Amino acid sequence: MKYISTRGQAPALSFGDVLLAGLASDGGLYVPEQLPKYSTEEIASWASLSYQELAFKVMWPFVEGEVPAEEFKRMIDEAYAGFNHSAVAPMVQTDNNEWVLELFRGPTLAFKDFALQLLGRLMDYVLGQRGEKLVILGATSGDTGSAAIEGCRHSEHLDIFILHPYQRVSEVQRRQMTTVIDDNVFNIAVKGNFDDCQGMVKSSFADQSFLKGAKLGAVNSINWARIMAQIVYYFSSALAVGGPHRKVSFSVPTGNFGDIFAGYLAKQMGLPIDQLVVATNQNDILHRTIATNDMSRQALNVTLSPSMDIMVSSNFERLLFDAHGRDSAELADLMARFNAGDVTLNDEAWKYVKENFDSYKVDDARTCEVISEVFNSTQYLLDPHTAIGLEAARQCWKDKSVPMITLATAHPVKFPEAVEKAGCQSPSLPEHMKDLFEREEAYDVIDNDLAAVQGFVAERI
Ligand SMILES: Cc1ncc(COP(=O)(O)O)c(C=O)c1O
Ligand SMILES: N[C@@H](CCOP(=O)(O)O)C(=O)O
Repeated sequence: MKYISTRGQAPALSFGDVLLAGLASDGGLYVPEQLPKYSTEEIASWASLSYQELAFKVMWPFVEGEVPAEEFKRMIDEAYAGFNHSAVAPMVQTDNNEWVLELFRGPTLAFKDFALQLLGRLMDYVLGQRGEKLVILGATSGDTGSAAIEGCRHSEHLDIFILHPYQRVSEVQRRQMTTVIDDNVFNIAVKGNFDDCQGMVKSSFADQSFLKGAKLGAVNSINWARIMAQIVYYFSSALAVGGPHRKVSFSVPTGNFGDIFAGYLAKQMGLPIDQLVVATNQNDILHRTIATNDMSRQALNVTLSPSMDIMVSSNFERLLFDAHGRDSAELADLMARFNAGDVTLNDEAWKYVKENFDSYKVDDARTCEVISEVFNSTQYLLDPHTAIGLEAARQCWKDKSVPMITLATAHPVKFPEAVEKAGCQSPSLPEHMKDLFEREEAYDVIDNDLAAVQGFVAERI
């Protein structure tokens, strides 16, 4: 499989090169040249597979040629062995035909573990084969950071630097990152917001001279391998509720547009999906774009769902590439216009986006009400991101005979503030995190300044 950049000026790469490259050298994002397509019969034949077997089926065409099949199977088995449910991504029914897909059963209690447990192993393998090292620079609004650290910390081939927005992640999220004291792990609290952190990561890819010859890698969903691993659970959950002989809809708490983009790809690969609902918090640029073709960037709000406090949604570029007929010149021009302040899509592109996605925005007050209502009626405790997803699902659901699956992207224990504001009791930390609040922390607070962050990195590699 070859991968091409959305902006058309970077070379087409193999899986291994894309895995290590992260962002394309022209500032674009890598996408597969062609997607594998499956018939209904073929997808139906996967119904009895374990999550790990299904993961191999779905991901193998993307990886083939780079990693031997047996090695890839081993990585998948190891990646999901640390999840605390044998189904890996179990489902819970919250109402008639309404389901929650629990994606928080991994070691850091958020959906990021699905991709990052695998990504760390894939990178380690490819780097080992090539005898290379990589400096990882990642940005997090709370969950990617700990999942990436957990996935990469044991690698001899990686140093990992994670930027989080100072005082804008929950305490549990911060401690999950900053209590990992390893020689190759560095946490930086940037006095800015997530968009600032993500901007610094992208700028660092554009000009890597500060690394003095070392190579930069990505753990954010700009890295294709992240998206690839997130496609699998769309298939597993659809199969669990009668797909592919029956259509299924999904509602996805959305920020950087990586998770829902994986759902869109599952649909392109043949999974019969009726609706894909983009659920946002007050930082609603994606909802405004889909509903009213307004892509204007507004000031970033601090919300009770901090992981979705994002205004610049990186993966939207991958969708816009398709919406413009995969014309990279047109896409590159569009991205330049966006950066210059033009904030609307042409009619055809907007139509494509609207045909593929529904959307809904939920504010903090309603988020708390949903947590409380669902808990009172089912005794099931949602995290604030999932509550936004469930509310959007209920508001946008067109055909109640089609099962609606909301992606539960994080465990509520990570967000006690929202849970308590909803009048519920925050659950206790799981066994492996019991002493989280007693552990020693290590992180540096740095100004919102690219040169300062790059200087910090350069001194430590
Ligand atoms: C808990 C949680 N929910 C939802 C999201 C949004 O996912 P995405 O950025 O892939 O849209 C994130 C962060 O990415 C998250 O950490
Ligand atoms: N919500 C994320 C932000 C980064 O998104 P990613 O999926 O591109 O890594 C987080 O919690 O860090």
